[in-house]
Amino acid sequence: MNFMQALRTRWNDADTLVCVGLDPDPARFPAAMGDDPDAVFAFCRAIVDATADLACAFKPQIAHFAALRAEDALERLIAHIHETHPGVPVILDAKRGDIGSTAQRYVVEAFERYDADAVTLNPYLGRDSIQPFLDRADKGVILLCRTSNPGGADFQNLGCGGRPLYQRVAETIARDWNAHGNCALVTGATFPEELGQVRRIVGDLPLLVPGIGAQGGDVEAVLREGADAHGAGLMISSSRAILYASSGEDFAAAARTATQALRDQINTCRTQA
Ligand SMILES: O=c1ccn([C@@H]2O[C@H](COP(=O)(O)O)[C@@H](O)[C@H]2O)c(=O)[nH]1
Repeated sequence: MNFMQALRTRWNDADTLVCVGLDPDPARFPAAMGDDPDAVFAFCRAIVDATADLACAFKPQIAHFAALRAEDALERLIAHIHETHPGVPVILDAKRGDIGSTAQRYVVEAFERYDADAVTLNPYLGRDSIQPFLDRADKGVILLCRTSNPGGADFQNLGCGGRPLYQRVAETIARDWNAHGNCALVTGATFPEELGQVRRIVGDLPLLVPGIGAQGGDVEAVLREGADAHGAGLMISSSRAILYASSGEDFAAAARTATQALRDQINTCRTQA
């Protein structure tokens, strides 16, 4: 099953649009894990095992592992997800983008080294920087469009041929880059009006939506503006609000409760839409 098929299966069969973000920060781990030399893996595995049935995808952020010299933990974590929770796709949040020869190596990094099902990419270097990823019809190619951070508007909202640049990005990717049907876009929950603009441009293209939880995005506005014609089409991502729902030894149970609450809130909004 390719990434898009796996994602749609999770949306339909597990009835969830929640993407669980994996951004390990040892300073926020429970004190009891302090002595564990493999704490990054142990913490993330516990979160994964507690939330897998509630997730449409997992999204490990590569910098949170690399900064800790924990790339090996990330490899083992993704292998654990595939083995223990088959069918839940893994999005490697790496935001890569470079000239073609280097892009080829990033393809190997994402899909061979880490065995991810999809990867986030920065489209700013243009089509040739993304082509090696687009050629992998089995994998998801998730491109930054309108990011969730306050400074996202600095360039993304600049006028470009009479429209904001992020709308040009959405239009070009949906129209010209998606020949294999493997593209999706990153559009932040913190700017719901722009999210709605993107949805109107791209039809049913899937959207990865960070910014719920710690960044304060509004779930109801995300569903109103971002849902596709089938009331789905979204990977609504939350990391810190799930991972650090408790700083105690009950962290995994608390993460499950937070994920379930988010899924239920989303599904309530879907039925009201
Ligand atoms: O526009 C973007 C693109 C990516 N992210 C990433 O998502 C998570 C958000 O974490 P929270 O704790 O849920 O705020 C993080 O890994 C970012 O690198 C984003 O926030 N915005």
